[in-house]
Amino acid sequence: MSIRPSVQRFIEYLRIKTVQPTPDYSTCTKFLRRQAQELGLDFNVKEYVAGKPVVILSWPGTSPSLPSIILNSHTDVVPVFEEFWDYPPFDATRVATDAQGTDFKIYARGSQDMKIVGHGYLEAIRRLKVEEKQQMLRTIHAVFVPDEEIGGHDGMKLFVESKEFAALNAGFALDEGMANPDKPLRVFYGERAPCWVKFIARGNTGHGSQFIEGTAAEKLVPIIDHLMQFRQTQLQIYKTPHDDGSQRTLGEVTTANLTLLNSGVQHNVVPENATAGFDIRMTPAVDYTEFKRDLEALAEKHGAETEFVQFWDDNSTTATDTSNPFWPAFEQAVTAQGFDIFKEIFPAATDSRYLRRAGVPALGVTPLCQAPILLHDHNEFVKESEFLAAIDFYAGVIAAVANVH
Ligand SMILES: CSCC[C@H](NC(C)=O)C(=O)O
Ligand SMILES: [Zn+2]
Ligand SMILES: [Zn+2]
Repeated sequence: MSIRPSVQRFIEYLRIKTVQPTPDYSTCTKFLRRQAQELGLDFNVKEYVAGKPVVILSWPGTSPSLPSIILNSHTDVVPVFEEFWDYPPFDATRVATDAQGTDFKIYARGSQDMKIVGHGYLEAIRRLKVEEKQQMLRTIHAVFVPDEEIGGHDGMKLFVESKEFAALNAGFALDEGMANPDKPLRVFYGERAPCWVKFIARGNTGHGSQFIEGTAAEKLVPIIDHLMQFRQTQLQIYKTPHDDGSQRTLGEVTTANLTLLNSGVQHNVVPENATAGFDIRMTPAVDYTEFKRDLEALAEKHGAETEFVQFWDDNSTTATDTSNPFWPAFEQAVTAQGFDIFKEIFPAATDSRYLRRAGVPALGVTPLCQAPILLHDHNEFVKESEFLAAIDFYAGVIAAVANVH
């Protein structure tokens, strides 16, 4: 059987090697330009950092003065360990799931994270605009940003700060979420804030056979110990079910992991310095300013210094009740398609944080239910049926939120 044109286009998008650290953004922009031409969308490209394009495909609404809808996706994907893949990660190989070819798995880096979302938006617009000739009340901007996978500093961050972004008059945004091995659709209304902190200790040196006092390592150990104990208390909270018996999610607690340790030159030389780096993710209920002050005080107490490599200090979340006029429309469209919603705080960081900090309500959704979580993993794939269902999903959701009065 021949491949549907929508799947063919998705495969073409998946084959573009927008892989970090040297993403082919130029081929990607050309692909998106062609999509815009086919769909009759306005097309704009802006590079806030040379070679890192923010691409915007716009569909004007009938009431263009109303705040617009942003359909956000990042175009870059994370690197691969190709030797662990069953199929080349940028071939988008289509493999039948049974002898009859009832369904197919499409293997590609970025299939889940997040090209199914970005391309799902485009196919949904194609259906609504080109095939069904519908008109939306609000203007829709499908925004394709670079570099999310390395923090979005040269992409979404600069875009949100730009005059072009202000001109979009954004009222509501959709962005990425995560697959769910269980049935409900995970809807992320906030995310944990990254705190990447280094503790740097300096001390006395000397021969490794002596009792040297005030060493760098001695200063670092109680700091590590303190954070390990903190980690343990958070783990206990995480393991304790809610009163109604439901499990807690990672987004509800703060995690702390010792991810970097550096010190030493030779076995018999007491090192002059030692560094411990932690990846801490703060749940929005935490007072971030106080948390940072506590880390600084901890370092000072033990004679060390801190360096914050990343520190996100905004804990805005998106309202998921009637105070957010887009929520009931979103909820209704999603439940009409048979999904149960599971509201969550995203455990890691996405570009939605820049939108929420700028005051734009954003929901993170990847419409993959009863599907394995494969983002950043070997053999990342989506099923063809999941991609086709994603088009239905976005057609319903886009029409609902873009027609909110
Ligand atoms: C602080 S920028 C890092 C961004 C990255 N995002 C994801 C989704 O893995 C993370 O949370 O580690
Ligand atoms: Zn992603
Ligand atoms: Zn990712």
